[in-house]
Amino acid sequence: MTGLHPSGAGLARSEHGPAVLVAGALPGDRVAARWTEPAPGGRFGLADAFEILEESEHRVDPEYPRCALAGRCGGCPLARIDYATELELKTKALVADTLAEAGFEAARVLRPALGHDVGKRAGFRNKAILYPVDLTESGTTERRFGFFEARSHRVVPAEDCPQSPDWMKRTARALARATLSAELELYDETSGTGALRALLMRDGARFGSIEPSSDVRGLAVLVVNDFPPEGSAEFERIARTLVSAMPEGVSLVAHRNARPGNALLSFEPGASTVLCGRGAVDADLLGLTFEVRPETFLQVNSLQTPVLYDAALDALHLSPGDAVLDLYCGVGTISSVLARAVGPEGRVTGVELVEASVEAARANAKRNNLANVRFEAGPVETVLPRLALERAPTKAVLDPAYKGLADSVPAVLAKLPITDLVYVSCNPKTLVRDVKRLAAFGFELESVTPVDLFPGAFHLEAVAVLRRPGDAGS
Ligand SMILES: C[S@@+](CC[C@H](N)C(=O)[O-])C[C@H]1O[C@@H](n2cnc3c(N)ncnc32)[C@H](O)[C@@H]1O
Repeated sequence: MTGLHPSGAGLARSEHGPAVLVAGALPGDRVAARWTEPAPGGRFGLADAFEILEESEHRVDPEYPRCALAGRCGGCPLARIDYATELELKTKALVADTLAEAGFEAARVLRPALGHDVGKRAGFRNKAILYPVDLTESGTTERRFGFFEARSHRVVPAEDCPQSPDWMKRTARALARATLSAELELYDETSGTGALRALLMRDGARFGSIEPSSDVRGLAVLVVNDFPPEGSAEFERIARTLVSAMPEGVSLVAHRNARPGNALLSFEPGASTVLCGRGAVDADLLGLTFEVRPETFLQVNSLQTPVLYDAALDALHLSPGDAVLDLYCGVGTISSVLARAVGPEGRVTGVELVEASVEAARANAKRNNLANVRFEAGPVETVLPRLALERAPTKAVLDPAYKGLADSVPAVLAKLPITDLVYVSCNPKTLVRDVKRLAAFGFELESVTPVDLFPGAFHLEAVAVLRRPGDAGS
């Protein structure tokens, strides 16, 4: 095997014939495989059976797998490979090659990847999305929650995912039983009938630590296709059954999403009904507290998020009194850390699309006693050109979603007197595309640092630092 495909399958390339994907094989394995030619228009041949002739030196000891579910659920396709190799492969394939293809000098700008400390990954996730499945044997049905198998919608029971905190494991098992006895039928994505679609859980994380705590702060969200109206006898019956199953400290919300497709939440006002608790949890991050609601964004890796934010903020060389933009600001985490760093004389402006996140960001700033930060709701591409800024920003953080910046954003940024720009991205492809667009306006790429927020998966976060001479904005 010469490489790894993003799905986690081993990739065999040869000079003669097509590349072949061998699910379960790793780079460095020598295998004998039975495979079929690529489908018409396809790039890869597919192996349906293989035998390992010589094991890769990068295989982890099968007695001590990085995850007991490795190879079954599709969550961590790289869990059978040692972590140093995983980091190296991801950095090359996702960041170095992408930079080089776009004409950047990867060897000059690429910094070493910031990964997890080896052996300190279990329990790092503060968010999990699980799907229900009914397993029926001899007429008895057992409901379970789990993840999709790679490249399918078949659910593999996985309540005990070692990446999640302990309360999530207990909650998933309890809700599997309770939803079955409350007679919530499983949603059928083909016919659009049935009720129960998914279980989303968010931990009120203490970022930077994954030590188990007796003070559970959990939020469980049952995503349902339909749910009886509040106040009806049916609502009361179901709510009673579900709430009585909840572990101590876990709030429960029913979230209606009747739209077909893979989008988990509906984002419609009134979609969420709190069945018990606050319907939100608090997360502690770098000495500040943030409220997390079902639909608000927060980085999912409790250990690595402070590493990511430190890398981004250090590069800005902040001084008291600076005026800073935080675009795509979510619930205002980066904005708040910036506001603390620039002091009462400084000014921070956050812009975010999701109204609920902006409300949370304002409440979070108030709670953290930060009076020098304000938030604007709406798409960056329309809000930024008409922002009435009290003081022109000279520094900016961009942290867009997977699709990156809208076409018009680099030109608008260029009109501001910004000299230091940090672009945080979960998609190196759109990052590199946008860095190229920004370069056309005089922003020069200084460095790119990969940060691993997704151990076990073929993803990397990256922090790009761009600089521009002080007199370039107009
Ligand atoms: C990767 S998250 C970053 C959030 C935040 N910086 C953090 O670290 O928690 C991207 C955010 O961009 C928001 N978003 C997506 N498209 C947007 C747009 N066109 N304009 C403004 N915000 C947008 C999403 O709602 C999400 O909160």
